[in-house]
This record gives sequence, C-alpha cells and structure tokens, in this order.
Amino acid sequence: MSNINLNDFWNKVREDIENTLPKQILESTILRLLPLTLDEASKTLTLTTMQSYIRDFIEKEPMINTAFRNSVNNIWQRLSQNNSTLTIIITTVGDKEPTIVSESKETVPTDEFPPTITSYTGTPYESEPLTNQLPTEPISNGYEQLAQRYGLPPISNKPSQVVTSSPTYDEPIRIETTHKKSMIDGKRPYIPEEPAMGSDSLFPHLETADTPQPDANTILNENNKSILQLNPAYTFDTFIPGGSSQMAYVAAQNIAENPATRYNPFFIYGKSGLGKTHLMHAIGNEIKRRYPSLRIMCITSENFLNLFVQAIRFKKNEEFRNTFRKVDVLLIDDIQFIQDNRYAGTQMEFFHTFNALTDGKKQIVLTSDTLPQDMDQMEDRLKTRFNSGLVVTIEPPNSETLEAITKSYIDKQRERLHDLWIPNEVIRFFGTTYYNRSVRDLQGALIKLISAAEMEQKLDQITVEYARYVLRDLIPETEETILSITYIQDFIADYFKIKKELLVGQKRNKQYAHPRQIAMYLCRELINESYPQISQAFGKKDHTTAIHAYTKISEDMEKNADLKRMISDIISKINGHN
Ligand SMILES: Nc1ncnc2c1ncn2[C@@H]1O[C@H](COP(=O)(O)OP(=O)(O)OP(=O)(O)O)[C@@H](O)[C@H]1O
Repeated sequence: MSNINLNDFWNKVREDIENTLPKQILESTILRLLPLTLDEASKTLTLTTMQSYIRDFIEKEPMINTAFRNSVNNIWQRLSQNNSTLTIIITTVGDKEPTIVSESKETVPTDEFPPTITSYTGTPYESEPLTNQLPTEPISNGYEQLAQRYGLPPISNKPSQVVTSSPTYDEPIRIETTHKKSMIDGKRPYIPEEPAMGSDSLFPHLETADTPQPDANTILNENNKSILQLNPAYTFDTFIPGGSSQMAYVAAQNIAENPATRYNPFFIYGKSGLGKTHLMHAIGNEIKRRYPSLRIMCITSENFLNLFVQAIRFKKNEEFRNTFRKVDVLLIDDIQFIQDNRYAGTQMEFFHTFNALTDGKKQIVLTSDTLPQDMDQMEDRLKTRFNSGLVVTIEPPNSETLEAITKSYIDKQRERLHDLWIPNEVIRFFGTTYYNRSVRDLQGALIKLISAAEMEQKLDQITVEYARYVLRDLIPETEETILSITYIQDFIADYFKIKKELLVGQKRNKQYAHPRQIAMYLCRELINESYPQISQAFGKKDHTTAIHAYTKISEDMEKNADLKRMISDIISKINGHN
C-alpha cells in the first residue's frame, strides 16, 4: 500500500517548480500534465497529456526538463525519505509508445546539463477495438519490452500489476493509457468504456480488496481539485483580443458580468490553441471575483466522462448528479470529446445536467473544436441545445494580434530576464510567420527562442536571423520553399497594378519606387534574402539600395498605421490566407 498520496505529491511538485520556471512556461507545459500513478516499488511516476507537443517540449527543452526532474525528485526524496530518483514516464493519449523523461537512479542526480533524455522505441502498440471487457492478456509486447528495459512492473490488466500500491480511487483521473484503444478522430483520449448503469465489474483494474468506496462529492471536491480548478493566469487581462476573437472576448466579459442572463449556453468554437480554454477560464475567474458566493465548476469533458464512469462504478450516480446540478456556473472544456456514441450514457447524463442548469437559470460555457452541427455522433437534442445560446468562433489571430501577444509575452519574460531585448523586426517576424497558426505554436516558439538566447547569453542580441536559426525546425518548410524573389516581384507588380519591368526598372517616380521598396522589404522580411541578392534582382549594383529600402519601409511602418496595415494585408495574401 502506498504511503505517498499521488495528489499531494503532484501538488507539491507543482508548487516546487513554480519557484524555478516562469508561470507562462509552466502553464503551457508541466501544468498540462495529469498524474496517473506513482509506483513506489518501481520508483516510477507516470503522467499523461492530451497533446504530444507538450510531452515533446518537456522532453526536449533542457531548461524545462531539468527543472521538472529536479522538482519531482526533490519532492520524492523529501516524502520517501530516501535518496533515490524516480523514473518519469509521460504518455500521450493516442501515442504509439510512452516516453521516459528520466530514469530512476539510486543516487541523487548530478546537475548534468543538458540532461540525458531517453525515448523508448519499442514495438508500437496495436490499436484494438473497444470492448466492454478489458483484455486478459497484456496489450502488446511493446510495453513489456519497456518494462524489462527500465525495470518497470509488467503491464497487464490485473490490478496488482497495473497499480501496485496506491488505492485507485484517490487518483485525480484515470485515463488508462497503458491500454491503447482505437480513437475516433486520431486525437481523442482513451477513456474507459461506459459501464452499464449499476454494473460494478467492468473495471477490474480499478478494484483492490481494500479500496474504500469513495463518495462522489469527495471525488469531485477534494481529491480532484486539480482537475476542477480555474487557472488563475487565464484572465481577461492576460487575453489579447483581436480580429475574430474580439466578439468572443466581449461576449465572454458580458457573461462574466451578468451570468445566465443573455448568452446561455455560451459555446466557444475554434481550432486548437487559439484561446478557447483561456477565455472560458477568464469567465470563471471574473465571476469568482465578482460573485464569490457562486459555485463554479470547471472541468474538461473527458474528466466529466471519467468521473461519470467512476460514479457508476461505485454506484454513486445520485451524488454525481447532485454535485453537477448544484453548481451555478458550469464550464466544460472540449465538449466534442463526448460526441462518440459509445458515450451515450454520458451524453444523456450531460443532457439532463444541461437542462437542470438552464432551467434553474445557471450559466453554462462550453468550448469545442467542432461546431455543434458537425458533431456527427452527438445526440441531436444536445446539438440543438448547444446552438440555442450564443455560438462564437475564434479564428487564428491576425498579424497585429500576434504581434501584440508576442509583445505581452516578452514583457512578462522581462520581469525575470532583465537583459532580454527583442527588436521590433523580430516581433514582426513572429506576426507574419505565425499568421494562421495557433497562439500555442507562437508561445512554443517564443519559449524556445528565449530559452536558447538565455543559454547562449544572447538575450540582448536576438535578431530575425537568430530567430530563424533557432526556430528552423518549427517554421513550416513551405514558407521557405514556395516564396522566392520572383514570386514577390510578380505579386507586388500585380498588387499595385504596374508592369513588372517598371517595378524592377530604374524609374524613380513614386508610383514605382514605393512598390519597389516594399517588394525589397518583403524579400528580406519573408524569405530572408541577402541584401546583395535583393539589390541584384532589382537591377541595382549596390547592396545598400536594398538595405535602404528595408530600413525605410520598416521605419515608415512604425509611423504610418495605413502602411503597416497594407503590408500586413500583402503578407497575408502572399501567404495565401486571403
Ligand atoms: N488572444 C490571446 N491572448 C493571450 N494568450 C492567448 C490568446 N489566445 C491563446 N492564448 C494562449 O495560448 C495558449 C493556448 O490557448 P488555449 O489553451 O486557451 O487554447 P484552446 O483553444 O483551448 O486549445 P485546445 O482546443 O487545444 O485546448 C494559452 O497559453 C493561452 O493563454
């Protein structure tokens, strides 16, 4: 039987790591992990994340990796009162195999930097159809090999082998990642099949002889605090609205000011990483601030589903129901995950919860990467309800918004890194390069750039070239390959309705010289062409012509908002976004 409670352990790790890593990095990485098991016998901590890039980031970024391992091992050594270190495994829902972030050692780790990271490359898991019964044989030999190699307990669905020590009821959420099941859309997390109502034998791996029967309220209120909490960093102040998110932002503020009066339910739709969760938590945080007595529940749909499964398993349906129906504000993230018709029971439960709350004039906020009408397997009556309030769409931010987000991120980093100085051209570079991509991608790139500059002590020497170099693996190849000087010249000639010969010719009239300078600027900005090359392509012998054009347009853009808008429009069009 375990002596260390997984939740306590994880909460302490979170607290500890906050002293070493900036909040924004943590929010995008460590705080997005869910702890699954802490097996003291094999000294293994297993965590999971919904998005593989989070695991990759933790795995590959030395600064994050080291800080994470140190915090985990600090807390482990403090609580276990010995000097060994833990093997940390991060699984990603839907991945072929788990990743070992660090291996268990009997001695205190050295301060190696960068740390050694081992990835498992064994036989991939076989995906298999979901059945009501978990398999009796180990799922595949992939994990068995991993277990052998790293001295982990063998994996089978026998309870003592899956979790050897801690009672399973007090773990925050059980996403059984060792049993890789088929996924509907390739990114759905594995969630246990719903048992029939009243059934108590569908999850043998959850049973241990001395597992106490948990109270659903306890599951929801105490042991699972971490899955129900609002993220205090996601506020309206830290969200930068712009373009399509403006409407969502204003509506969200409106809801937070007057919950359950106008837009109910409030459905936030958008692709991954565009700020849906942020806005939803901002609503929760603002309601909490304005109306401290209101009960707010914030949960992801897969956690809702898992808790529902647990409640059925432990015959606590009534408590589950009451807990959800007693809230004043229900915030559910990624509602699309329950659209599978295997989760018909959860959909029905949610339907009744939904009705009870809206009838009682309680606020519901949902986020989703799929529009209600496109949720093919969602019950029609739920789709209708989702559409009955306000549905807002968040599109990828425009270049200006991306620049503003970049600036705000840099300002935040400056609180910690006083030497950090990033010139405007680099900020613009982010605005254009990350156009039509997610804010999460942008954040990832900024974290990578700043970490690299910090390690190389170049915090005050960041240039576009340096950013391109550090981020070469993250910038889509197409941007580098498709664009060329010729393409930009053709495009600009067409945009300004002038002949290409005049654009690349020697005439100095403003109607040609201005587009020419813009074209030169873009050759530098978009494809990072060398100045001599650009000058030559425009028939100039002296490379200072291109330097002059680039500097002039950059400076003019600072002073002239119309010019800035026009160039942003041209870039969008060149990139094929308009
Ligand atoms: N407009 C914005 N201003 C500031 N930060 C933003 C903005 N949009 C997104 N972010 C940040 O980007 C990150 C990703 O946002 P978030 O998690 O809310 O995305 P999401 O749309 O919920 O993605 P997913 O569907 O994958 O969960 C967060 O750190 C969030 O704070």
